Amino acid sequence: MFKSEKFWRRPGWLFCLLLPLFHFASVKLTFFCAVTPENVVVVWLPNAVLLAALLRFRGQRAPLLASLTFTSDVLANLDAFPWYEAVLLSLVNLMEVAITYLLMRRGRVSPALRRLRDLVRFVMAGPLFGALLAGLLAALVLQQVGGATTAYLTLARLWWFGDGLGLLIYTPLLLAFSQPRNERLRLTRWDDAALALTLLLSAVVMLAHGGEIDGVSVTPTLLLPAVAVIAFRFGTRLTTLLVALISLTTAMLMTTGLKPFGEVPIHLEVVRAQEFILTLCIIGIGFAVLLNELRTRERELESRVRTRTRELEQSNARLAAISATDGLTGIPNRRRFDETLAAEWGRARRHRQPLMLALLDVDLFKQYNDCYGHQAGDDALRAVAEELSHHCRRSGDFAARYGGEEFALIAEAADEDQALAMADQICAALAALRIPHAHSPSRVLTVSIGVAVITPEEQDDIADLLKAADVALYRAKQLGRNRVELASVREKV
Ligand SMILES: Nc1nc2c(ncn2[C@@H]2O[C@H](COP(=O)(O)OP(=O)(O)OP(=O)(O)O)[C@@H](O)[C@H]2O)c(=O)[nH]1
Repeated sequence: MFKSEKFWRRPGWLFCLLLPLFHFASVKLTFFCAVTPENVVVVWLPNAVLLAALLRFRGQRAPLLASLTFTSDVLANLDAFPWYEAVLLSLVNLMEVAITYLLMRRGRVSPALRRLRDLVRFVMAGPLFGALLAGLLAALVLQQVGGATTAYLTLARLWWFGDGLGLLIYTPLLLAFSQPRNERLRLTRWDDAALALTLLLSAVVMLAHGGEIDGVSVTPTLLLPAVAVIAFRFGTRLTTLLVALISLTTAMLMTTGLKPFGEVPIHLEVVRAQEFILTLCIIGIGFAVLLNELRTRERELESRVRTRTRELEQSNARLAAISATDGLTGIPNRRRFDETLAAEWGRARRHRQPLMLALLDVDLFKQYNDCYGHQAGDDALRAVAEELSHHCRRSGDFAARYGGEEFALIAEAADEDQALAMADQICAALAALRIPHAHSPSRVLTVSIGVAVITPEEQDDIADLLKAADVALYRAKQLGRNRVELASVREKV
């Protein structure tokens, strides 16, 4: 039932039915641990039940939840007080929770109580302020209406501490178990051993009734370091549960007439018990919340670092792409051409495959620029680059702007004939673009291409291939332009 998040979104009818029952049981349980003649208790649990419910549901149906717990408070108190006193004391309890809740809302305290800052604000609003106000009023009611004989300040302090501790112990406990878990614990066998040892120690303290065994002191104080270890390793849920159990057990030990805190008058004994429980809370709950916050921050930091690293990698990749691209034509630039040629050279040598390199130069481009303007010259270069890219559809094909009005093409070719055919195709395709060029013999923009093919061997040099293609290109220019010339690398260099 509690696993369903839907159930927990609003306080539904089932919750409204269970709340007063749970609250009633908590009053009875607390009275079971009552220790003073005026029914002042070491730890008052029930106010935390309403406060946790208000926080858990962000104040939804607050008047209904408050009325339900007020009624159960009055009914449960009737055994110990006359009805009018029970009503007044229940009103004091209600006021304490309402003030605490409103102060926490005003202070923007996150109801999850998972950060130390929220815990500190909660302590100031509830255990320190709300419970103090309730203590002062309740002591007045107990004396003036109930006729209590204990000194006013003593009564007020006992009530304050009892209520304050109740809020401090049980509110985080109820909230920790009524909300989705946010801690990821990595437990080892040593943790299990530490937990077993703590439980054993608690049993020994209980069996010894907080006194001594064979002269060895086994007071509840012994449990403090053990709780610190549990808080360190087991997170808020288990720690708040352990703190609550130890507090309850300590209070119950005192009702049996035993003296876990030594032979002292009853009021002093209650104060000692409260001091012990306060220390237990600070060490246990404070430590667990602090560590949970640190772990959460660490996780957030790690995830932020991961996101930043991803962004950095993406922008590095973008930068690398930009630095390898020619700004005018959008095809790879000279730097990328050099890298690709070196890589393809190595691959062709390893696999003993022929490698084709073609160098293209736009014919009479100076005249074109002079005639149509530099802007039109840029457009023509873009058109040449685009057409060239269309001819590089196979996986091994690669076209780049070599510089100025020169382009380069790297491709896998079975032999020189195939390379020549490919270059002829490109040459014809570029002429077919029919970009007007008044100073060209064919009246359209054309290119000359020098082609070189090589199956690289150990002694060959990449520069020889480039030189051969360049020589072939020069020859194409000499022989009238708008044509392809083939260089045989080893013969002609
Ligand atoms: N519009 C434009 N022109 C460029 C660019 N890069 C180089 N050029 C021009 O290209 C022309 C190249 O001229 P030349 O090297 O004399 O060669 P050509 O006129 O093409 O003659 P041949 O190569 O012998 O056919 C120069 O006028 C350069 O200014 C560019 O990015 N944009």
